[in-house]
Amino acid sequence: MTSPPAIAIDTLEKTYAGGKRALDGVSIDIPRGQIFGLLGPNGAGKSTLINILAGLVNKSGGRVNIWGFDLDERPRNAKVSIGIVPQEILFDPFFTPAETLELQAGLYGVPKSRRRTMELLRAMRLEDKANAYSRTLSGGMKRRLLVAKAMVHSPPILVLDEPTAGVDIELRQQLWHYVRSLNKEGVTIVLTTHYLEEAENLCDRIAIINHGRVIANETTRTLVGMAQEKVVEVTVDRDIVQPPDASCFDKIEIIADRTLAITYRKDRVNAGDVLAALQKDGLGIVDVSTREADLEDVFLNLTRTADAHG
Ligand SMILES: Nc1ncnc2c1ncn2[C@@H]1O[C@H](COP(=O)(O)OP(=O)(O)OP(=O)(O)O)[C@@H](O)[C@H]1O
Repeated sequence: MTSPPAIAIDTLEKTYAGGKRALDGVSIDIPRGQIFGLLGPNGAGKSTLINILAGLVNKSGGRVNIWGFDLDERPRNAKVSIGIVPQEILFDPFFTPAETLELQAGLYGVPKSRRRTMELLRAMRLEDKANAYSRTLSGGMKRRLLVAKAMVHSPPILVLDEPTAGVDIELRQQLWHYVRSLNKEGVTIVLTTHYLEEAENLCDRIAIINHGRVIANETTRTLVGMAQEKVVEVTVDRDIVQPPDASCFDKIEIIADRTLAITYRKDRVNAGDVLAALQKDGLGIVDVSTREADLEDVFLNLTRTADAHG
């Protein structure tokens, strides 16, 4: 028997007071033990979804079950099963990181003997700042403290809303590393991100939300494999004035005097066909490189298609 999902979201709806329909029947099962990515353009409804999980926004319809607890029937159990790292950085500036974590543990009723303040600060490389005022921390340190704060009650699920927005590359790498290590320890991770590269790197599975609806929910590998376009860059033995034309090309661009970028659909032709077409045109081939389509191509395709269909 497969284990029940970490989070089961069933026909979730949210209409805000002003009439904005932010979620329009979202159903997603988030499997246990995975790193699950929620992607979508600005305003797609990702934060609304996360805020409902966090108990900060009331849903208008549908059901949510977190770690086996129905959000309506067992809200407290549902709440302690999840740790949320919010998008906004908000702390009381007069508390130190250690105090912040102790206070949060107190709010969750974690007994003193089971508190992990120093362990979490160490994991987030904040041990030297344990007793500094929060207001003296850098942006990156504050973000790490938010992650530690979300983990004080050792929830089985950690949700990160845009964890690396506006964060430098080094900190991004550190956060990724920590997220991966938590996941290895068995914590189910849900994250929203604008960075497709981040989702592609980290996530086992990705759901794409657009205008409050799920338009894809696949393993990352399947999703990336859905990209049918491929690009081959070819350097030829003479300057190109007029790009050659062939039925197997979707698009051809001159990107340097002697280099062409040719887009083709890998379900219809292969790189060999493309090269043969160039040679037929009398061009000698000096160098070739191909680029796999990535998640960005798929994402743009799916959101465009969904937009075109209303
Ligand atoms: N409190 C609110 N009252 C009214 N409308 C809201 C409220 N919060 C969000 N919305 C609207 O609901 C829609 C979904 O917003 P949401 O913040 O969930 O999207 P998002 O996918 O998280 O976007 P972003 O990536 O920009 O944070 C948007 O049109 C937004 O303007």
